[in-house]
Amino acid sequence: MPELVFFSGTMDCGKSTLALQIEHNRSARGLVGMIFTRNDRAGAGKLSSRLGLVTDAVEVTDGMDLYAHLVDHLSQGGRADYVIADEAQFLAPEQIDQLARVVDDLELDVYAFGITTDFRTKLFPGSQRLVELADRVEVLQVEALCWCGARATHNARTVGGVMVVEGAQVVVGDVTDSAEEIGYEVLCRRHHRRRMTAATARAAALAPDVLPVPRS
Ligand SMILES: Nc1ncnc2c1ncn2[C@@H]1O[C@H](COP(=O)(O)OP(=O)(O)O)[C@@H](O)[C@H]1O
Ligand SMILES: Cc1cn([C@H]2C[C@H](O)[C@@H](COP(=O)(O)O)O2)c(=O)[nH]c1=O
Repeated sequence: MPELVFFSGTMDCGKSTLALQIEHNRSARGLVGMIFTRNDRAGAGKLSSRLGLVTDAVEVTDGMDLYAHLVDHLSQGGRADYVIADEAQFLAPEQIDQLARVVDDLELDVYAFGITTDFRTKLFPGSQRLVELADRVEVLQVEALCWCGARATHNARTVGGVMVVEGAQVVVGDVTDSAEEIGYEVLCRRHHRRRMTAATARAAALAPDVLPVPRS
């Protein structure tokens, strides 16, 4: 039975890498995938992983009907044996419904990849719909780690190096972005709640009141 599978995790846990591996393994056996993405850091129409791999993809836009796109493609003689949707958190709920219809009516497997929650710990609408509709939700096995060593479960946004909890839900960026601009850091829940990033923790450890008292 074809399935709608949602592979979810924090930023930087290997979702796009897994998407590219699934694509590689299937295309090595002669299968052809339809690859959707939206707002990949590598630019429009690209699906990229931090390991350096990248492939072409169809850039999803506002109002695009993903089911109709596949039906058009197939009716024009194109081939699609399965579907990959990366950065699925950026898809509209209706587009997730269209992906579910692709599974049920076109009988194709759909593999969706995305972060579940935003920097405020709130569900992205697309991810919420995936949790509601997916046949399976898979949490990635490679753990992204908080600076304290615990499993990272949440995404923090920093502006000028300071963690923020207000702002636009969508701002494309990376965990390696510099302290001057908008960046992201993955944290465990405890440190997300305490707004404690790696930089804040370092600064606290160096604060004078925790330094050894000098002997005079
Ligand atoms: N230099 C590196 N060497 C080995 N693994 C790396 C390196 N850089 C990144 N990675 C791996 O790639 C993962 C990020 O992969 P990516 O697919 O871009 O993540 P996601 O799509 O979930 O944001 C990291 O968690 C790490 O496991
Ligand atoms: C937490 C959070 C993230 N984003 C953006 C930042 C990145 O461009 C993507 C996630 O990509 P990744 O491959 O999973 O690292 O999402 C955002 O727009 N809003 C957020 O709250």
